[in-house]
Amino acid sequence: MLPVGNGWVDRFPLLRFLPLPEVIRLHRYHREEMTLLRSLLDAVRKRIADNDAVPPNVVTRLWAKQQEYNINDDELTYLAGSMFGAGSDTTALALGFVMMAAALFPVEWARVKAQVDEVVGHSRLPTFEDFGELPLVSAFILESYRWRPVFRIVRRVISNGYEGTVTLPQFQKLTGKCLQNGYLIPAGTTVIGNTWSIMRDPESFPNPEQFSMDHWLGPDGKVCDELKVFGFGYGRRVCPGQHIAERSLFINTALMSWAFDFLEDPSAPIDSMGFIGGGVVRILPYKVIIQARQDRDDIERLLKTEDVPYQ
Ligand code: HEM
Repeated sequence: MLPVGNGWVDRFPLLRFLPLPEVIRLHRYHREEMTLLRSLLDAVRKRIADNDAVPPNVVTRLWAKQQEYNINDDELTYLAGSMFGAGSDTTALALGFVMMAAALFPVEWARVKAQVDEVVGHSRLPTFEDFGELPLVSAFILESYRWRPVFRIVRRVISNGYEGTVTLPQFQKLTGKCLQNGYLIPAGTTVIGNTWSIMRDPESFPNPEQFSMDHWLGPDGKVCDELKVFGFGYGRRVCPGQHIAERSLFINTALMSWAFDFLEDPSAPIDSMGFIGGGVVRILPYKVIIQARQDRDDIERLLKTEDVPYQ
């Protein structure tokens, strides 16, 4: 554990509970990020001081609640910044897989386009209001998450609540803890939640290697909410940005299906397994041909004139 008085730890009191090497790693990793975040926060402060209209957002809310939450300026900066850090790569990556799937599974993409054309038509853009009427957009996104999950979950067990050697029933009696499927996971163990495998469980997703929106659709054609999406994690550290991500994915996919076709270039076949792992997967560059489905001038005119949040 760290001695009290370390400058960095003073600014982030919670770091006292982490082992020293971990703190040093975090410190190095986040030093540049923090400098950038602080300058961004200063820019927002300046705009507020200059009486610029700053719409309510996560930073203004955190400022309003800073005393109540008992967080210092650096913690506030980090909290606000982590939303951007955790939210941008992941959402961009998920959209990257949606586009890839659109090119590789044109029959499924055609179903999405047909529904968007029927519900939205060509004289306006899709909006959030269309959500309930466009289950195929949601199903396509969910199937893309399932087909190529963007995250794997890694956990390290810090303590199992008992230091000695005990049998499983003794442990349960001593700690009253309910163990995962009867497994006692020793302290220090790294556990990897295999989202890839969970999303290919044939009991939940028959024919799991096939990309099919029907994995998510009930008999009434609506998205079936019995099935869980594990792409956002589980347990106490589950993604707090899930609802923003879902909305963002929805509106972007609806717009893309309204506006574009994505075609695989026969001279540059897509390698759909072309990614490398980490916590968040990195997708390798791939090529798609994007063809406009609407008149370009109409798209520009609608984007300029419609009262939509994506201008
Ligand atoms: C498609 C988009 C996204 C995916 C697939 C995704 C996935 C995940 C996953 C799997 C975790 C859990 C990691 C773990 O258990 O260790 C996570 C954590 C997190 N996500 Fe997301 N996320 C997405 C978008 C977003 C957005 C838009 C935001 C913020 C606006 C966000 C903020 C966060 C934060 C702050 C954490 C850390 C939570 C914690 O450690 O307690 N994410 N995300």
